[in-house]
Amino acid sequence: MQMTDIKNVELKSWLQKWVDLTTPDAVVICDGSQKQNDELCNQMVKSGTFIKLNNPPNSYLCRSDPDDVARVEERTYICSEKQEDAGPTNHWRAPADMRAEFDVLFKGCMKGRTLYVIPFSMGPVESPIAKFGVELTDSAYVVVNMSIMTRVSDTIIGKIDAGAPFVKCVHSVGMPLEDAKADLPWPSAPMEKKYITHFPETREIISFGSGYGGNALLGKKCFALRIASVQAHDEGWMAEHMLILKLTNPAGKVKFVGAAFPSACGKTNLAMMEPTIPGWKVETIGDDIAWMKFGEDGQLYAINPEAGFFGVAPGTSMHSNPNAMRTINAGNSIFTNCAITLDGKVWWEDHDDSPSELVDWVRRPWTPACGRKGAHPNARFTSPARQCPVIASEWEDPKGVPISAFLFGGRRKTVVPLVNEAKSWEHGVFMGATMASEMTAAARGGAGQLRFDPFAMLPFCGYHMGDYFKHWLNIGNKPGAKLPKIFYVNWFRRGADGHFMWPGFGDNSRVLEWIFNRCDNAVSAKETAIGLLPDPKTFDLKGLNMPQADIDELFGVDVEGWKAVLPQMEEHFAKFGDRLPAELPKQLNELKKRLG
Ligand SMILES: Nc1nc2c(ncn2[C@@H]2O[C@H](COP(=O)(O)OP(=O)(O)OP(=O)(O)O)[C@@H](O)[C@H]2O)c(=O)[nH]1
Ligand SMILES: O=C([O-])CC(=O)C(=O)O
Ligand SMILES: [Mn+2]
Repeated sequence: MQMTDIKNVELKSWLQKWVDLTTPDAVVICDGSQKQNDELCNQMVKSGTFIKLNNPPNSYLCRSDPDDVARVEERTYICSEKQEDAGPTNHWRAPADMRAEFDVLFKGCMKGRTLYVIPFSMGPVESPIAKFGVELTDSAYVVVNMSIMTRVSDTIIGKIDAGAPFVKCVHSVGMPLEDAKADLPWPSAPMEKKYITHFPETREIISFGSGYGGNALLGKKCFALRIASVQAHDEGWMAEHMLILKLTNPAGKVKFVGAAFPSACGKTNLAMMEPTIPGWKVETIGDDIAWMKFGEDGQLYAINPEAGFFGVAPGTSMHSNPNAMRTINAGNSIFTNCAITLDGKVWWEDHDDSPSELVDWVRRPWTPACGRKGAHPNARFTSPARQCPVIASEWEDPKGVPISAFLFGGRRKTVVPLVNEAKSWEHGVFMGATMASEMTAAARGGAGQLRFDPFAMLPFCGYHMGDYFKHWLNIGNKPGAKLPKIFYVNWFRRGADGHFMWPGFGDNSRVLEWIFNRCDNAVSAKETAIGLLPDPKTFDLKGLNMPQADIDELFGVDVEGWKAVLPQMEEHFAKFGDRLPAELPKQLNELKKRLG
């Protein structure tokens, strides 16, 4: 397909405008074919961007610039017309100013490069919940990753020609290739020129200077969360940073669960886990993002808008996440910022293999004794979801799957118990709005610090977070709604000596069992000041041999600990000013009273 084959006037003129500004040497329309992808991979092997691996098959390693390894929240902007619509949790730039700056930054920025046009669908193309986008990029790395993460096809252009709306996404690595100058393996722009910007009113994304994951694969965080959260608010549905899993009990009864945990807090692991308790089965619908709409029966139906996994590599092993390893090992994967063994296999911390020598992610020789990490802590694998051995048969069902429970969670060393059921939808929204987590390597800076991350959406909500809380409350007020039950979980509680109190991973199935049974009112819960907690006597701890002191902490209410966070919650709420829905301070007051 050629530019001249595009009929839709809006698409055509938008594309022409960016071609004129960025002056690429060539324009290529991506068709999503294996042939085109293989050609791009071969080209990147030749240019030194990719290394073809010996194993897994048809897979590549890419090492980024050491300064371009994660999302950059401090360079991420919501460019709404009014600053107050971006809210206190987003960086804001006036759209006209931002566009004027882009006119300068993008001028000639694709010189010497190819502009790829990527037509893609978020969600199964025929799903009423799916949406289309077109990403323009000068990065072949972005093209091949988008081809795994989304459904890329030139047939989408036909649908846009026929009138389907689309989100406009523009990306450049921000480094023109001057005549005769050799390209870098990972071109990118310096930090002060990187911009990841969203124009909610016009449903546009413009990203400059970074090639990494959530900064550059614009279908993911930028579209499927920041822009989609605005669309969802306006249209009465939900776009959430949630995995979706299918849970089957030993009697063969099925429930679907959505779970929101911040980046690098266990979504991929939970979505693919192998239960340690007999007879239970977990299958995957999605591992990062859920789009949900009410069905006629009043239930929320969820689709996974993505088609692949962009998973955290370090920590992934046959022990922790065997199904992720099997997905990867089936091949057709791209690895970013992992180490490579001398015989051409990828490696990262806690990998099943223990090589005595390798080349680390910054291309230096590495040995286990050298004291450095072999892979970057935010090293990632990109793999097709269809290769996951536990992908659920419903994962591409256009109507989505009905959700019975929402889980919220994060990394909390102290205070927060293993699982806590909300007393009501409103209490559950309060739990989501006061979620906090210790920061990870998935975003630059601040790792380990505790921060409030409401609904795991702090970096991803495309509008005023106070209005987003209201949207959650409104969902609960929809007439005839059959709402999911809400639970707050914490796999990361630690003892004084730093050990994890809860074994986690496959043993999280024990928590899923309790949740499943709570949805059916088949097990009781203790009413406490903070919510409904399991009784460790009726909770399945068989075979764990946990110290009683850990059980007491995981299943108890740390009254003093909770009291100590109340002022922080108050301060957190104060940020939202008059856009904070009254239900939330009311819930906080009730919690305060119950704690005494
Ligand atoms: N202790 C403990 N660690 C866990 C558990 N589940 C996941 N982790 C670790 O948490 C890290 C991130 O897990 P992921 O499942 O990749 O996180 P994610 O939420 O999918 O991350 P994003 O892709 O950034 O959104 C890995 O190092 C895991 O080993 C658990 O139950 N217990
Ligand atoms: O967006 C990314 O780069 C990776 C990711 O899933 C997250 O950080 O939540
Ligand atoms: Mn994520």
